[in-house]
Amino acid sequence: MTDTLRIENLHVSVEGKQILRGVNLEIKKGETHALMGPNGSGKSTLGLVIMGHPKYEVTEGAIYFNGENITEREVDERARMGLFYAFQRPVAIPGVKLADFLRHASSNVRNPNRKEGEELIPMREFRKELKGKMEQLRMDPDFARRYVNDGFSGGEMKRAEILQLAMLQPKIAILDETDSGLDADAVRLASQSIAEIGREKMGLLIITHHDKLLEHNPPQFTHVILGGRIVETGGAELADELHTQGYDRIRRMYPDAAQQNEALESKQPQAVG
Ligand SMILES: Nc1ncnc2c1ncn2[C@@H]1O[C@H](COP(=O)(O)OP(=O)(O)OP(=O)(O)O)[C@@H](O)[C@H]1O
Repeated sequence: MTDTLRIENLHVSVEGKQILRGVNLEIKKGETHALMGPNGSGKSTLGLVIMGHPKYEVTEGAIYFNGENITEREVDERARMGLFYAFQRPVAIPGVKLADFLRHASSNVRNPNRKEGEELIPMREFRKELKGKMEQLRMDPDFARRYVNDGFSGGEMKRAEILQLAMLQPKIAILDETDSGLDADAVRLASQSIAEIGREKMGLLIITHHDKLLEHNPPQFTHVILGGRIVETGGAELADELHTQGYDRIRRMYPDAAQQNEALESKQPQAVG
């Protein structure tokens, strides 16, 4: 079966405020989807709710992975099933080396029933694999000896995220890049690395305002979200249009959604991470 994430009529609230209003989306292995939309339209919310962030309440609709309803599943279970979410601003884990973190996470993904304290991937095997991936991504081996995201620059956080992607080989990956504050070179490098990892091996949902992130990963599908609804879906040309011309046409064509977007934005945007 082709790995498939399917989102049906998803309505989501946070702190009693409705954010998503009936999102439908299907992502299959090998497909690259771009999710674009103005500030406060619900992009990060969609990513976080797919991953199971407890703060977001699904009030209607469901999320299916390979036919199974995962709407009520815990974050950890979703990760073990092969879902991956790269945060805009990932948390630091001082004291935990990136390599150790990756060995644990990879062991859980490869053996989804693994309990804490149970056997990890053998060290030799893991080291060999890590070395290979780091060479492929032209990363300094010392990087994996640093503590996870501790004192990392924006670019280094992105590199750590890409390494996770390469090592964990998720089935569906959501990359939330919205305002990560990277310079153009770092974004281009990230784009190239994603392509090198082999995006054909996974389903990708890229949330971005940067055209550079799509440079090496042109989307087969571009979705525009406004006021918590996907109002338009097109191909790579739609992403190009939005990058060059912005959202004026979209706002004019979908005035109700535009109004809902404005109403949300005026209520102090504050996505959780
Ligand atoms: N944890 C939260 N608490 C309160 N409101 C929230 C929370 N998360 C999101 N929101 C609201 O939901 C709306 C959508 O936020 P979201 O972060 O999903 O938008 P976005 O499209 O990712 O925006 P941006 O492009 O600015 O990152 C925001 O306007 C905000 O008011």
